[in-house]
Amino acid sequence: MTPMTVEPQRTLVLASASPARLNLLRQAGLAPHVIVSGFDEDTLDHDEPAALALALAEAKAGVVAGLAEAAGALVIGCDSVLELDGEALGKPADAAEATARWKAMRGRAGVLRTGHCVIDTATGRQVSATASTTVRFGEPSDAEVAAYVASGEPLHVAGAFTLDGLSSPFIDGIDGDHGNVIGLSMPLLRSLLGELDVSITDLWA
Ligand SMILES: Nc1nc2c(ncn2[C@H]2C[C@H](O)[C@@H](COP(=O)(O)OP(=O)(O)OP(=O)(O)O)O2)c(=O)[nH]1
Repeated sequence: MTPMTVEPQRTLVLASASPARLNLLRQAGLAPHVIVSGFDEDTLDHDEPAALALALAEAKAGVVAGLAEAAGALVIGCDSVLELDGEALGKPADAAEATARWKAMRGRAGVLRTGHCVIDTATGRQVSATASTTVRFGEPSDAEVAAYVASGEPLHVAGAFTLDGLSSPFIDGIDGDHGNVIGLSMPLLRSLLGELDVSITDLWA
């Protein structure tokens, strides 16, 4: 019996260049259009990492929601930072910083904060929240850190690590939603869509 094809009841736009976020949405049965916001993240600052992630998510979603090509769509913006010692750590600037980050975080725990913002351009309503996941780092040796940094991966990801990539052997465990670490929390997205009176199952493609 061929599976029944369903049409999503609303157009979904992901305001992010992140392949990880797009993959999370697709794996959950959604088929967002991608419109990268291009927002300059250096223009915003907040003392609290969670507040910074939220403000950046709202800024990215806001830029895209204002575009004609997003008219009528539900727009999702996200931003992830690793909180360690009260600091918000995004993507490392270079290999030296990625190495220093790993030597500081190995054997310790940090909190991956991802801000989420959903804007319904049909009504102008906006909802946002930050999800947090504790990440317990293993103790990679200096040689393992050097090899990981040399792979280039840490330079492209917030916190200089991936849960589902090359550094997965160096993550001892997490407390909280794993998708949130990768870049988007699906249970939080479901809750935010619910606040906009949208059921996530209505968005299945
Ligand atoms: N696959 C994977 N990616 C991760 C992980 N942790 C962080 N990332 C990626 C997801 C995002 O692409 C990036 C977080 O940086 P941002 O929140 O600034 O997003 P990005 O600059 O990639 O795109 P955007 O600003 O949303 O257009 O790091 C992980 O554990 N696994």
